[in-house]
Amino acid sequence: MRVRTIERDGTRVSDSPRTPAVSRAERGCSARQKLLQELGGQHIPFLSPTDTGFQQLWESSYSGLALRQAESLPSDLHERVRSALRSLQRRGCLFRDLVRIRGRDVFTAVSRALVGRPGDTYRYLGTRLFALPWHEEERDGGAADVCCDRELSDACRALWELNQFFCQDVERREAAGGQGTSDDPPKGQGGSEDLPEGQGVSDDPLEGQGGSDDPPGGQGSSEPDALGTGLADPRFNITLLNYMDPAAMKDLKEEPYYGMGKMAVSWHHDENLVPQSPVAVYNCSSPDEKGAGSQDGEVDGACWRVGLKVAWDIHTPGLALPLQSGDCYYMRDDLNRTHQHCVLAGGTPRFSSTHRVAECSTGTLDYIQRRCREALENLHVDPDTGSKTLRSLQPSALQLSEEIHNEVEFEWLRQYWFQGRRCAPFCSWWSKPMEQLEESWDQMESMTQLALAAAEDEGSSEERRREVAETLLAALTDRQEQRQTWRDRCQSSLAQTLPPEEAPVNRPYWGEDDPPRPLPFDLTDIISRVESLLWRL
Ligand SMILES: O=C(O)CCC(=O)C(=O)O
Ligand SMILES: [Fe+2]
Repeated sequence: MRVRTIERDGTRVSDSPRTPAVSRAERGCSARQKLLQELGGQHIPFLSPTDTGFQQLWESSYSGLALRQAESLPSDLHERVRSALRSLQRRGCLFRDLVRIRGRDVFTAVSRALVGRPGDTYRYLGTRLFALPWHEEERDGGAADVCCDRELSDACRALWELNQFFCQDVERREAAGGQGTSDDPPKGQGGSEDLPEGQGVSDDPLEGQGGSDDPPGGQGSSEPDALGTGLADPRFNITLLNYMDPAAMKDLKEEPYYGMGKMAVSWHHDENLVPQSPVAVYNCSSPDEKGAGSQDGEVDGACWRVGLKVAWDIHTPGLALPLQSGDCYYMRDDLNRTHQHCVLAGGTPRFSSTHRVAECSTGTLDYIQRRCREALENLHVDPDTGSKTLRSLQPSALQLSEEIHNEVEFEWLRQYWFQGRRCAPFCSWWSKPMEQLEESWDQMESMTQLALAAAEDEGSSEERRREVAETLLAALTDRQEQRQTWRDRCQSSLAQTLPPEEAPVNRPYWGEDDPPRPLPFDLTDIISRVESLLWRL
């Protein structure tokens, strides 16, 4: 498997709707230009709650958006979540990610941490984040197998409780009404809520996630606060935390299409979610506040807002929804697919906890461990001599193990080490599994070497040698390219700006002076050997 460069929806426009509208058109780009041309440098209207028609717009064009006001969440939950966010921030658990957007490396404007079901990962903008595990069980005294200290395990547990709250809320709404479609009335949640609709132009993730996915499974109405009773199937498996202090960020981009103001997160669709699954967001702009959330936070500056627009549409007005500290909002139904959202910076530092149903079919530790076992089934190690042989030279068997080899190397090991040792100071959960994956990968290096020997074995039939060589050539070419890409990412000028603990590590890496390994790191010569073999056979 190769690294997917999924900046799907590569619909990034430019920062200013004016100039780019023309120049992009000249370059003959996509449908987006047409929209921008139509726009001709004008801003598209957008509505805020004080504008006439706001509610109608919400209901007609943004009905997948639902707001749950701070007062409708239990105040002790607010308190625990705020305290968790403060702890994670104080302990340095949030980082700006060095992501990849359209082939360019960029730091996210917000600092992030992923917390979730143990072993889950979340991939966005070419980056796989590895979850700090949330702890469902209350920690007893001196539990031994812990990966982090008490303060952090309590923090992660508070986020799990918030997650449970959201799971149950979504479940309750679904039961109450909607079958996941968007026709629920905008009411919806218990406390207070409102919803919107609107839309915008097309656009882009300048820094947000670029993919397109979908949102919520719909929910219907619901009652206010209660946590509901039924045990909700924990649909949200991860939360991506965001933090930004606007005072520390000089060059936030202006929202280009509507003139909504400075953006902390540019227009994007959330990537890599289960289709139609909901997203639930907890907004916290005053983590130091006591009591249930409220107006404060906003006194010394503008309010934080979430902006929404309809994808590929310049006729429907956009929507800007102000958020008080403690307010939550949901993106349900198809909203994430049909619309884009952005985050408009307010005047105070702000956290958000964004709960998602990540598409994890190839993104859990269990999954990749299973894949490694599958690949290694084709390796036989003589128990007496330790000598290694391949059980089968069938192209399908070789192809499988070579693919898994690439998958574990590029989707797991290099992704992990690219993020440096940044989480090591406070969480050891991934250390051992990563060592084990590296051991499996190491065995796969031997398997590739054995396959190469089979291709070059003059005692074998030409047909067999050709098949083996062809299979190898494809996998090795891919491997060589991806190693190059990762090496470049590790050496980029932005990567050099990181402190040593956070700096990308190009691992696995070995050079000529290191102890001998089955194959060299640089596969150029091996690839030439296989190519010339194919010429001859
Ligand atoms: O912070 C928010 O309200 C939303 C952030 C967001 O869109 C994201 O992290 O994908
Ligand atoms: Fe988002």
